Amino acid sequence: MNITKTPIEGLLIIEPRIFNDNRGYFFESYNKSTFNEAGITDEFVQDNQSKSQKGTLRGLHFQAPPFAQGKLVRVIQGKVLDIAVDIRKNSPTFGQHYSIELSAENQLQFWIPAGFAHGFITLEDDTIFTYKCTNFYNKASEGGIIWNDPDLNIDWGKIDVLVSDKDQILPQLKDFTSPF
Ligand SMILES: Cc1cn([C@H]2C[C@H](O)[C@@H](COP(=O)(O)OP(=O)(O)O[C@H]3O[C@H](C)C(=O)[C@H](O)[C@H]3O)O2)c(=O)[nH]c1=O
Repeated sequence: MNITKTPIEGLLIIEPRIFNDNRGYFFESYNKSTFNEAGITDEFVQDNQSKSQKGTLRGLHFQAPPFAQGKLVRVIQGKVLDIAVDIRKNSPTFGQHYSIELSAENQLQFWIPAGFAHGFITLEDDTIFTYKCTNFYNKASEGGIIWNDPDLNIDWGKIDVLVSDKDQILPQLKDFTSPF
């Protein structure tokens, strides 16, 4: 397993060790020991999975403390552009984002600790997105940032987006106080 840091402190890219043979491939998608050694020591308590058609944009979401979630995300079918926005008030990269392409082909995983708003846009039909969370779902603590917040200046690509009604009315970052 190869772990790479990003320009935003805390965000990590995980490249699993893949064993290919004439049957196909095998890799460990999570191993508490190797992830702990890499500095990802949080306990995971819930796994999520969603399937979306091309152009679906989910996010940008977070849960406020004490239900803040770290997320270990990956794509098992299709491809997404994944985005994490730093909303830690005292962070030197507050309001900045990191984007990464995750796909069933590149098998990359992306570690997003608590303190980030997270979202993705699917780049292929029938994309299956799966992720481990360090805290349970708590609807009352959900928050978010509107996907096209001009201050974030996120390049989601040149495809038509499908966004839920709930996500279309999320606030801009400047219009709320981050709980982190
Ligand atoms: C997140 C979640 C949702 N739900 C229920 C609530 C709704 O009735 C239904 C769909 O939820 P939602 O529209 O919030 O799903 P997404 O838009 O994919 O939300 C996720 O999108 C971005 C990318 C994230 O990072 C978060 O994990 C999460 O907010 O599933 C649950 O029962 N448990 C859960 O953990």
